[in-house]
Amino acid sequence: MTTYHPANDEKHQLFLAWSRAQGITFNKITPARFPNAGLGIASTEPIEGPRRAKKGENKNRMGFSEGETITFAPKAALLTRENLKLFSPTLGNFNALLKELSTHAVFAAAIAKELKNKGNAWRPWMKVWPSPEEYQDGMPLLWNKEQQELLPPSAICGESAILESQMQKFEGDFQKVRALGFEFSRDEYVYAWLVVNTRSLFYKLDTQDYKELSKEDCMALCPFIDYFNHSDDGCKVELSPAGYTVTPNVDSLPASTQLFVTYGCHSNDFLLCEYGFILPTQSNKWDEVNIDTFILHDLTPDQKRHLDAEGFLGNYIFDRSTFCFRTQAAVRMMLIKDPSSPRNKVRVDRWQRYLIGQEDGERERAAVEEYLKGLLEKLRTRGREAWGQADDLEEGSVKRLLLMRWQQVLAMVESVEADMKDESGEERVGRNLASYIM
Ligand SMILES: C[S@@+](CCC(N)C(=O)[O-])C[C@H]1O[C@@H](n2cnc3c(N)ncnc32)[C@H](O)[C@@H]1O
Repeated sequence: MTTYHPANDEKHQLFLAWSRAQGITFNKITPARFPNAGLGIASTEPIEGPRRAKKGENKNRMGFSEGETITFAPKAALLTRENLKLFSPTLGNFNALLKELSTHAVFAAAIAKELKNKGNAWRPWMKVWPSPEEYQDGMPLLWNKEQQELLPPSAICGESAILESQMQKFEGDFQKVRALGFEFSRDEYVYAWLVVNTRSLFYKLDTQDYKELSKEDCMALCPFIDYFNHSDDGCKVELSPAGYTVTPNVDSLPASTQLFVTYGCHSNDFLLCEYGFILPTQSNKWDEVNIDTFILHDLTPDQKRHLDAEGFLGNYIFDRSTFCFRTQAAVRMMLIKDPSSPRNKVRVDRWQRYLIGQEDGERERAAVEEYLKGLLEKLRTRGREAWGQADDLEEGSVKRLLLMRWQQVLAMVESVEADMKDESGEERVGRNLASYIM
């Protein structure tokens, strides 16, 4: 059982009534407030999930009944590319806007405009969205430079870092929207842009228009279903030609628990930058630490070319127990000082055989481990420094999020390091890095 308080204040009551009027159905659940997780959805009664179907019952190909429908939201209630005209009738030339801007940018423009329109038909929905102040506390995009610089490297180091890419995307959208004559202030537009960022679902119809769109442009905002918080293993959300349906992903959901959906397989750094929260490490099976910034820095252009040619350039990570295979590939390439030199052909061939599993890589193992231990040490030093600086910040959620995230990263450094030791507790010995590189 989870402690929660039903969110039954006026704006939520009005929104529930509005939802019913739009044909949105919700059964045995209520919007509720949870300690440390804000607003979400709680079950008020047990809910039956999929089970082996009895004779005569509707069943799927596996012979299972679907389970109870927790929520259904019809297409007409969604903010989609098709419904844009209904949502914001005076936005402008819809075809041109949808052609020139990303879906994210157009939805944000429509929302920024309609937030000022007291007669908007979707107003009861907009009223239950978080306030700008709530975004300020949680979303790193809105933090000041000093606070942003205390985020882990995967959020801020390099062009592909999560926050860096998000900032570029926002700036690009904002500039384009302004160039098209919209006179939103940065504050107005960033709020609407974050609403889209944190509340959209993947949405793709089986139409030619959608076939031509990039995956990033296939999105919709869905009233009521956007009340569900994220977990790495949540209820099932399915899109049909009629709309979105949420059903249980397990045999049964007990009463008085928080129900979740899954926003994707995301690390905590990603969740923090894109959604403004993190999960406890043990509750996020997708948590990992990206170490591109360290590894890319240590590779020569020639080594990078070799890695790129094999599809192994970038996206190096470790999780609670180990480094990924891509990291192994990169560090093993690092050991070949001049891979294009004919005298290193044998070593490059051996490296390629390692990539396809024809070499066990034992010969280089100790040198690789030495490098990786050095890398963990660098991350630990950065983590302790950032932790100390975050601890000096004013009390509040920025400080809480930064301390919590660094604590998790430092614990992952410890745990992966422990796994690199022999069962006896001794570190493995072998040829060291310096003697290996040639
Ligand atoms: C689609 S809304 C989910 C419902 C909701 N909390 C709301 O604001 O209406 C997404 C936002 O909810 C919050 N959130 C989602 N999952 C969470 C979780 N497991 N723990 C804490 N906050 C969460 C984050 O602020 C995120 O940006």
